[in-house]
Order: sequence, then structure tokens, then C-alpha cells
Amino acid sequence: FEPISVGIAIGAASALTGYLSYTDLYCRFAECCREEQRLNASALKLELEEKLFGQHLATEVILKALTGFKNNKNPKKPLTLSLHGWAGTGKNFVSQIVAENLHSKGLKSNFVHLFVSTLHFPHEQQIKLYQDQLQGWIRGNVSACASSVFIFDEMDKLHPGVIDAIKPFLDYYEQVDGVSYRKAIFIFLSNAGGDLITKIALDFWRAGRKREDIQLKDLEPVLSVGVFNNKHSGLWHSGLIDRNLIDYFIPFLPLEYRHVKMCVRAEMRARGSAINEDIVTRVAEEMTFFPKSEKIYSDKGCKTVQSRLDFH
Ligand SMILES: Nc1ncnc2c1ncn2[C@@H]1O[C@H](COP(=O)(O)OP(=O)(O)OP(=O)(O)O)[C@@H](O)[C@H]1O
Repeated sequence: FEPISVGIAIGAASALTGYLSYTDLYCRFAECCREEQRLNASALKLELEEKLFGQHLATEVILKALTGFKNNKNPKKPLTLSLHGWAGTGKNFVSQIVAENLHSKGLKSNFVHLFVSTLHFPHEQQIKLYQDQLQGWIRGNVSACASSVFIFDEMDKLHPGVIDAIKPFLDYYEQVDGVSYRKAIFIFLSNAGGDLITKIALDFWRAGRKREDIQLKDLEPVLSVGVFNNKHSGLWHSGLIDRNLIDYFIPFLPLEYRHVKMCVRAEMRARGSAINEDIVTRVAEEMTFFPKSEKIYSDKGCKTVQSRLDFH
């Protein structure tokens, strides 16, 4: 070995180590966008299986979609998930879990952005302005962090066309104006299609078949067509569906009495209280169930469980 090149190698290595530890140190105090950070798939799986009740399809698809996407060093397009289902079935809850598994500060992260239709895009006359703003926000945030996560809540209340502004970002382009969007994740949340999902779940129930036997292929095609043809879905005649830019339509099944009870127990545990089965039953019985004849599914899913528990 030549002494000079060994010296250079050691110098380079220590400079690199110094740099790495500086970065590590910096990221301990400030939030860093770590694009290459792998997803801890087993932690996500465990969390979904433990915390998300009655949603075998959503658990399976979300897990597969995220692991596949995050393990791929060169995705050809950003990941786009569209979550559908009745109120209070866990769509926001799951988005929060997903966000936390991608960026540890979750919804509070600088790299996770939540848009709520009625809050951020309320006026029908301002569609053009919203489209420009959306493009600017997304461009700016993805330039700052390629693995940014964007969550659009209340898609069914979004004025038709607004979402099409982000179509160029969701497409298979390597770059758009010098920015690559391929590592970003877009999640749409919507009640649209909830009726279709309920109908299929009810058909299974009436036929005496298990809820867990419902498969994605029973629901996904119905959902994408239903949402495309629904004027109030936010995706009505949307280019995103037309161009197959939504990777997964994820159904959230309506929750049954037993799932509501599980939510009450989870809430008691989260509050550090002992599980009192009398209270669990009382809270679950205060909820209303549909359809009128069979009363199987909770009207509000698990949504009002927390506030109802305060009364007991
Ligand atoms: N499937 C579920 N498993 C466990 N907890 C749930 C589930 N669904 C809802 N919850 C609980 O109920 C709360 C409200 O649910 P969430 O906000 O996720 O509903 P949503 O589907 O987003 O409803 P909406 O369509 O009205 O926005 C959650 O914070 C969570 O505590």
C-alpha cells in the first residue's frame, strides 16, 4: 500500500463518518426527511392487526401496498390509495397509523400534509384558485421532501375537477418541471361507495357467509366504477380513474356491534381504566344500528364511542 493513498482513504472515511454522525445528531433534534428509510413492515402489521378492528381487507391491502412501494428503490409513479367507507369505520385512524409509520411525527410531521375539503377548498367559485394552490403546495413540499405524504379528507365534498389538478404529479413521469414525484404517497378518504360496500357486506351476511370471506375482488371493481359515476365522490369522471392513476381502492366495511365493543374496550385501555364489561355493553347499546330490519351495522361506526364513554 502506498502511504499517501492510505492517508487519503482514512481522511475520506473519517470525514464521511464525521458527516454521518453530524447528520444523525442533527436529525435527533430536528425532523429530517429520510427518503431511503425502510418501512418497518412487521411493526405496521402488528399495529394494524392490534388496533384496527373488523377491516381485514384494508389491513391486507394497506400492508401490501406500502411494503411493495417502500421496498422499491425506483417506483415508476407515486403511490395513490383511495380509502372508502361508511363514517367512523377507521379511514382517518388508519391514515394516522400509516403517517406515523412513514414519518415518526405522524400528522404533526412537516412531511405529512392533511387537506380537508370543507376547510381548505370550501367555495365552488374558486376551483381555479384551489387548483393553482394545490399544485404549488404539492410541488413545494415534494421538492423539500420526496417522500412527502398527502392526505385528502372528505373527498366526497370536494368540488368536481379540483383533484384533477394533481393528475400530472400522479402520473408515470420521471420528473415534472425538474421535480420527481415518484416517492410521494397520496391518500384519499371518502364516504363515497359506502353504500356499495354495505350492500355487499349485507349480501354476505344474509347468505350466512363470513365477513372475513369478503375479498377485494368482490369490492374493488364495484368501487372504482361506482366512484367514477358518482357526482358527489370528488372523483366524478376524474382523469385519475380514467388513466388508472389510483393504485388501490380500499374498502372499509361497516362496523358491527362486536366491533363497537372492541372500540369501547380500546378507548378504556387508552384512558388507563380497567375494562368494565357492563359499561362496554351499555355504550355499545346506545349506538344505533342499521338496516332497520336486522340492525347489524353501526350508523356512526366507532365515531361517537369516545364521547359516549365520558357519560359513564
Ligand atoms: N375499524 C376501527 N378499529 C378501531 N377503531 C376505530 C375503527 N373505526 C373507527 N375507530 C375509532 O373511531 C374513531 C373515529 O374513526 P375515523 O375518524 O377513523 O372514522 P372515518 O372512517 O375517518 O370517518 P369519516 O368518514 O366520518 O371521516 C377513530 O379515531 C378510532 O378511535
